[in-house]
Amino acid sequence: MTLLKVNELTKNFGGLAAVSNVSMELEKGELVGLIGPNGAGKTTFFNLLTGVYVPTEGTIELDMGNGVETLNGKRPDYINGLGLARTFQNIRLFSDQTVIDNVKVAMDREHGNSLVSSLFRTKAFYETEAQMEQAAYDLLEIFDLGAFAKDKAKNLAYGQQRRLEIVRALATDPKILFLDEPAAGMNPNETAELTELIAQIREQFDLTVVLIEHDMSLVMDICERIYVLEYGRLIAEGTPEEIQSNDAVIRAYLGGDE
Ligand SMILES: Nc1ncnc2c1ncn2[C@@H]1O[C@H](COP(=O)(O)OP(=O)(O)OP(=O)(O)O)[C@@H](O)[C@H]1O
Repeated sequence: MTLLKVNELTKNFGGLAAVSNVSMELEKGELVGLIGPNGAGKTTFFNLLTGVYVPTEGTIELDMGNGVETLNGKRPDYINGLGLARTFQNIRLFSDQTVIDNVKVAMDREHGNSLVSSLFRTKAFYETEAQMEQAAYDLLEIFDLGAFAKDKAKNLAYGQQRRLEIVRALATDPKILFLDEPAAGMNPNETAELTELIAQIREQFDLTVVLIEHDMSLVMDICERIYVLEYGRLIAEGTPEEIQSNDAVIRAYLGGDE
């Protein structure tokens, strides 16, 4: 089942085409990688899909089984309410709040969209504060953060903060999760653990995942399909094996600054 259909998407910033004519189809349950040299347009593409930017041209169509909805021009919180969640390249936590409060705030935002949620989704609502607290704690435990629930977010180690970002995205109960460089700044051990965790949560939460990542071992390890951008254009799409032997991709990386 195709959840998301992106048709010839373009985003211009003045004279610069940050994303140019890019199409993508996302099947339910897939784990897809989005790679490309610095400045290729990967984050801009995420920003278009999640409502941060309005496309200059092209369409984004979502079908969660209730018919097709066009996401162009919709607000980020509305799109989040439809089941699309993301993390950011730069960590965006409430650093002076506790770890568990960071998660509960994300759940609350979901409550703010309860009308949308009840119309489009089957969601377990948290009737009481205690239930919400327990659900937040359970999520933290999956990411080995339960023991730090009452600590301030800023006191977590860097790799833990990145994991907390993913917990916050999951707290909004997404169907599609967009991860923007989840392993950035992690050491090889942390990256290996995260790789396993991403595969695990995909199964556990029945997710479809798209990830931007510069760590090629992570991408090649877990992604079933990979899209490659260069200068805003899609230069290749295929399995990890196909991408590794694709001439245009090899040229882009050898000629680039990676
Ligand atoms: N808001 C903006 N205004 C103007 N130009 C922008 C804006 N956002 C991105 N760009 C430009 O668009 C191009 C694509 O940037 P983008 O951040 O999407 O690339 P990226 O592939 O995510 O790069 P990286 O791997 O370095 O994060 C770059 O040339 C960037 O400078």
